[in-house]
Amino acid sequence: MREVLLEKLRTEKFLQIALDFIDINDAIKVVNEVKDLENEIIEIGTPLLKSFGIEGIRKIKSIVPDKIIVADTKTADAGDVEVEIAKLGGANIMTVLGIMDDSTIHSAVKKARELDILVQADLINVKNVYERAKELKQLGVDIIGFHVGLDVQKSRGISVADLKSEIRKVSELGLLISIAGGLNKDRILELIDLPVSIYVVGGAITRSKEPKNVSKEIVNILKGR
Ligand SMILES: O=C(CO)[C@H](O)[C@H](O)COP(=O)(O)O
Repeated sequence: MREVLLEKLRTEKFLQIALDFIDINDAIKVVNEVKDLENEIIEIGTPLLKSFGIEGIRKIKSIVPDKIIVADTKTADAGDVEVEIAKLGGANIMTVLGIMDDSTIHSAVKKARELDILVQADLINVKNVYERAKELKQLGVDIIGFHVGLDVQKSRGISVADLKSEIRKVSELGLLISIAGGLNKDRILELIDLPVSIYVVGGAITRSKEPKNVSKEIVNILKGR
C-alpha cells in the first residue's frame, strides 16, 4: 500500500481538501459535495481531529472509502502513538511537525512503516527549511509539507505562494512535496510548474458557496485541462 500510494503521488498532482471544521456535519456536507471528483485527497483537519478523533476519521472515510485520507495530526510528541491513531481511523497519511525532536520523527516513521501508512513532515515555523528538509529526508519521512499557518497568513498577509524559491530548492532533494497555506485557484496557477505533488486547499473551498465548482476548477488546473 505504501509503495502504491507513493508511486501515485510521484506521478500525478493532487488537490487535498482540508476540512478544518469543529462540527463534523459541516465537514460531511463538503465531502458529499466533492466526493465524485478525481485526484482528490481528503484531509481531516486538525480542528476536526481534535473534536472527533478516530471516530471523525472513520466517519469521513465511510463516505469516501476509495479516496486518500490525511489525518492532520501535527504530531509534536509520541510519534508512534499518533501514527496508530491515524491508522485506527483508516487514514493513509499522518503529519508530524518537522520542527520537533528527531526522536519524535523517528518514532512516527518507524511505526508508520509497520502499520503501512505515510508520514508527512510539516515545515510550519521551521526557519532553515532546506537544512531541516535534508535531515527529515535522512530520518525517512515520505512527504515534506511547506506550510504557512492560518495565524501567520492573517498577521503577515503571506501565503505559501511566497515560498516559491524555497519550494523549488527543497524539491531538488527528491522528496515528495505538499504545499499549504492560503492557496486558491489563482495561486495554484502561479505554482503549477513547481514539482509539487499535493496542493492543500482549506478556506478557499470550505468557505466558498460552491465547494464543488471551486474544487473542480482546481482539479482541472492540476490535470492540465
Ligand atoms: O493546516 C492548516 C492550518 O494549520 C490548514 O489546513 C492549511 O493551512 C490549509 O488551509 P487554508 O487553505 O485555509 O490555509
